[in-house]
Formats: sequence, structure tokens, C-alpha cells
Amino acid sequence: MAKTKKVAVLPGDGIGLEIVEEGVKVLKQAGEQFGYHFEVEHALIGGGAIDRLGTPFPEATNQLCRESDAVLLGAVGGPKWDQNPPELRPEKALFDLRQGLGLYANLRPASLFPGLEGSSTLRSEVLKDVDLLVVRELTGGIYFGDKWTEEKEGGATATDTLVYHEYEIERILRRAFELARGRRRKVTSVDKANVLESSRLWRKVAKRVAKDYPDVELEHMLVDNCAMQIIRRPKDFDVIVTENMFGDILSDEAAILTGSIGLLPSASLGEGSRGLYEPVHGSAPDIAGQGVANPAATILSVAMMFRHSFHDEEAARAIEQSVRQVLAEGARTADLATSDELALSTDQFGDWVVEVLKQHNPDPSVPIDMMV
Ligand SMILES: NC(=O)c1ccc[n+]([C@@H]2O[C@H](COP(=O)([O-])OP(=O)(O)OC[C@H]3O[C@@H](n4cnc5c(N)ncnc54)[C@H](O)[C@@H]3O)[C@@H](O)[C@H]2O)c1
Ligand SMILES: CC(C)[C@H](C(=O)O)[C@@H](O)C(=O)O
Ligand SMILES: [Mg+2]
Repeated sequence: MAKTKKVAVLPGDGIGLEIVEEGVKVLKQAGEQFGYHFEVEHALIGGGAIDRLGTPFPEATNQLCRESDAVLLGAVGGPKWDQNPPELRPEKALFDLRQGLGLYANLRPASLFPGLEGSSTLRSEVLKDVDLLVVRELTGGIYFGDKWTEEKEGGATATDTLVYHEYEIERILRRAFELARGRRRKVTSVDKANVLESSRLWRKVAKRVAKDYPDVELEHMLVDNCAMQIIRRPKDFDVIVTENMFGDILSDEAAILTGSIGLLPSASLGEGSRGLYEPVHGSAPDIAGQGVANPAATILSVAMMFRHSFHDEEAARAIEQSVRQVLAEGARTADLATSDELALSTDQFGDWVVEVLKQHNPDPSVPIDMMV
């Protein structure tokens, strides 16, 4: 009996429209192979939704996401909407979606795929065995605090407030410790406790929560140092857990370890099985519409959907191994191609992954507990 799942697909803006198509191709292929009946429904979000419906997050899109087992998102935003007021900015849709579904835990894995050692600007000895997971708090902190601007004589004053409640810190830390148990059992809690009150609370809660996980090593690191150590000795990191804005920045930085931001997937989770899956990157207006964007991050986000929303480790691994194999065989989109290689288009890369996935044979040699 096929398992029926409803998946909301929100391509968004810019390259979102191109990469999501490849993600859906892989979703459907994996569904066929692993016994799913998917109800895939597309909806507007971001700039396109502003243009067509006057709001970045239409109620119909919200409803669809709430009725779905999982959401696949491309990216939102672009210069066309950059001067809009806050309520009419494409990015506002992300906050409504994440907060509305209670998706406070954002998992952003970054590991080095075989064959890509030379794609990073870093030395390959530094990169060997890199496999880290940024666990970013996603529904609190400075993104969601009160903000206002006061126009005054002599110049305006703009204020953003950064608030964290103890329960918000505790639940993301617990999630990080749980994830570390399926990996190398090390958590680096990143904060700015030498300056920020919210970070001092973060550190206190981290120490308390750690007592329930004596089998997991906890280290604390200040965010500025972490930004440096991630590049200097990346393989020493296993799980990095941090607040919303630090996690946003550190995960883009981690992309450099892998060779391209086009390789970094993400899963945003709450307490239930419903999740939001999207690449870490944005709508890339500089390359949008050319069919050259790397769809790997979106395809790998689909793998995370099978793992975290459908609890199907085998299908998740099959997709990840297919991406791994095409990269090992030399598949390169423009972001990864060196000058002497002919770059693949977005859909050629997606088609290649689908072809390899069709040939999939379970590989018992890859330990399940090393997968995120
Ligand atoms: N989740 C999201 O929807 C999301 C995430 C980040 C940024 N954004 C939005 O996207 C817009 C552009 O932001 P930005 O330029 O700062 O960041 P970006 O991630 O869109 O692009 C940064 C750089 O990486 C490249 N890049 C990104 N994805 C790529 C891919 N898949 N393949 C190849 N190259 C890729 C781009 O060409 C660009 O040079 C902004 O409006 C921003 O708010 C949205
Ligand atoms: C577009 C922006 C609001 C968003 C964020 O900061 O959360 C993005 O950078 C991300 O990483 O998903
Ligand atoms: Mg970001």
C-alpha cells in the first residue's frame, strides 16, 4: 500500500523557481521507488505573491502548509521588493511560515562531498572529514523582537530588540544534544556571553541541559572565535547550536567548507513531524533565470524531508547517495566547475541525480546513525 503524503511546494522567487523543479523531480522519483503516493500542490510565496496577491504570505498558502505533511520551499526575495515596507517584504513570509508552524529548530548540515576537496578556497588537509551540523534557533531572538524607528531632529534612531525566553533556549539545546547522540557526541554552544544578557542566559541553560546528557561533550564558544575556528579547524566541530542570527551567519560561512552555498540543505522542525525543507541559500538574483543554479541543496533538502517528516531513512540515504555519486562522477554546475570543465545546467544536474537514483541499491556499509 502506497503511503499518501501531502507536500506543499513553494518555489518563491529568483532561482527558487528553477531549483524547486529539480527537487520535485527527485521527490517524485523517490516516491515511486519507495512506495509513496504524493499529493503535490504548488502555492505562491514571497515577491511573486506580493505582485499577484498583494501579500508575501497569502492565507491560501498558509492553509496549504498547515494541511500538508511537509513543505518544500525554494527562496524568496529580490531587488524588486527591497525598498518595500517591512510588512510587504518577501522575507516576512519566511518569518510567518516558520513561526506559524512552530518550526524552532533549523538543522543545517555541512559536509564535504568526495571529489569536491579542490572546490573550496581552503586547503584540502583542513577540509578532510568535515561533517558538521549547525542547529539554529529559528523562531526567537532579534528577528522576532520589537523593532521601530524614531525620526528625530538631528537624525533617526532605529531599534531592534533581542529577547530569549528560557524555554526557547532549553528546547533548542535539547534538540542539539539529541542530534549529537546520533553523531559524534559533541555540542558546541555558540554565544556572545561576554557582551549579551541573552547569551549569558543561553550559557546558563546550556550548562543545566548538559547534565541530562553526560555522554555528550559540551563546549562553549564565543561567536567571533567560532567564525574563525570553523575555517581554521572545521573537522573539530560536530553539532553547533546557536541563536537565530548567529546561526544564519555561521551556516553561510560553513558553505565555504563544502565548496558552494548551492550544496547546503536545511530542515526546520517543531514538535511534530511536519517540517519545512529549503536550501540555505537565497534567491540569487545575480544568476536567476539563466538555468545555471546548483539544485543540490534543494535535492538534499528533499532527502531531509524523507528523514524527518516521513521517518524514511532508506529513501533519505538513497537521495543523498545519488547526489554524492553524481558529484563523485564529476557533475558540476557553474558554481563548482573549474574553467576546464563544462558546467551542467540546473536541470541537467537534476536529471543526472534522478538517473542515478533509479539504479539505487541499498548500501549497508553506511551507518545510519551518522546521517543527519
Ligand atoms: N530562505 C530564503 O528564502 C532566503 C535565504 C537567503 C537569502 N534570501 C534572499 O535572497 C535574496 C538574495 O540574497 P543574497 O544575494 O544575499 O544571497 P543568495 O544566497 O541568494 O546569493 C549569494 C551568492 O551565492 C550564489 N548562490 C546562491 N545560491 C546558489 C545556487 N543554488 N547555485 C549557485 N550559486 C548560488 C548567488 O549567485 C550569489 O552570488 C535577498 O532578497 C535575500 O533576502 C532568501
Ligand atoms: C532571507 C532571510 C530573512 C533568511 C534568514 O535570515 O533567516 C535567510 O538568510 C535564511 O538563512 O533563511
Ligand atoms: Mg541566511
